[in-house]
Amino acid sequence: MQTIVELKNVTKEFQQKKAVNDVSFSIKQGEMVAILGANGAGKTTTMRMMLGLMKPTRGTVSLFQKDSKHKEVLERVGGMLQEVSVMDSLKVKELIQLIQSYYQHPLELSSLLELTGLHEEEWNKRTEKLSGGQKRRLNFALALAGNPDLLFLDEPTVGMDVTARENFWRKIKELNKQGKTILFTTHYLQEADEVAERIIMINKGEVVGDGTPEHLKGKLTKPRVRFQEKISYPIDFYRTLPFVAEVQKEKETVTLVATNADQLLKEIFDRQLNIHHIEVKLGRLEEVFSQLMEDTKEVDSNEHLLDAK
Ligand SMILES: Nc1ncnc2c1ncn2[C@@H]1O[C@H](COP(=O)(O)OP(=O)(O)OP(=O)(O)O)[C@@H](O)[C@H]1O
Repeated sequence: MQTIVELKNVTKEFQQKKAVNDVSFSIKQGEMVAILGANGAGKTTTMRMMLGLMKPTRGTVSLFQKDSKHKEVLERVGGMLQEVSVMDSLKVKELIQLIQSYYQHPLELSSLLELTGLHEEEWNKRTEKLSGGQKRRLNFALALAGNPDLLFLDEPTVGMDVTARENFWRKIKELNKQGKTILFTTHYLQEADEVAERIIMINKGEVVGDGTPEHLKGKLTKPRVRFQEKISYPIDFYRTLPFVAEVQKEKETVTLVATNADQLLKEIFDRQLNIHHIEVKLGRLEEVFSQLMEDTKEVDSNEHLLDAK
């Protein structure tokens, strides 16, 4: 598959502050990628640079092997940013038609209605009269108006209720299935885990993890072996088993946090423990995230030590 987004050693400095620090990654056509990070991690700045709205201090960004502002690129890209600002004094329909007119192959109005959940009665409203939620839907419609191949969404579900969020992701997944490449920022771990096929984790302007949710969990967390006891064994017995890092026991359900799940299972079978319903699970994404944040904190404090000398 073709690489359509490429960042090479991108840094953005604001006065003394490095908002983005030497970030490199590439994204292939058809990928669904989450950029995950806490508040202030540098997600929006990275996205604005990708969209050509901000110039990197150093490094390069290319979309479809060209500059983000190239006419052919603009035809193929749609963006929905965090701040909801739409042109006043126009009706919703007029504004959408205006944006559609900039593109050679715009998406039909009926498809836009369907995809964004904008209701027909909202078409004739003036944009300044829309509610926050309606403005967001309009912004989504504007991002899709040109029928883009590549869609950037900056924290798209902030402020949405559970149902709106589910509907939104259902539509985005549909678009992704059609072959569109989707890149979104979020600070919701669960959202990244459930929706994205790949997660790029950012902390303090740096990429600290990149891979599928399973890969990140598999590489950076300890697996859990869970089972039901047929007869009760003391908790200390489990603690003495090799490859066990931690034991949790609640009634007959036992969870062993393993340093090596395969070896631990072998051990359990060799000893013929009287248990059933054995499951092996990966650790949780929260663990990966906090571990990666901890790692970066350590680097930080070392830097402070160096500074103090
Ligand atoms: N125009 C600017 N001038 C100065 N500092 C800025 C500017 N834009 C962003 N920053 C700083 O750069 C850092 C990264 O900001 P950015 O908005 O990219 O983070 P974010 O991960 O998108 O956060 P959030 O989830 O809160 O939107 C922050 O410390 C922010 O204060």
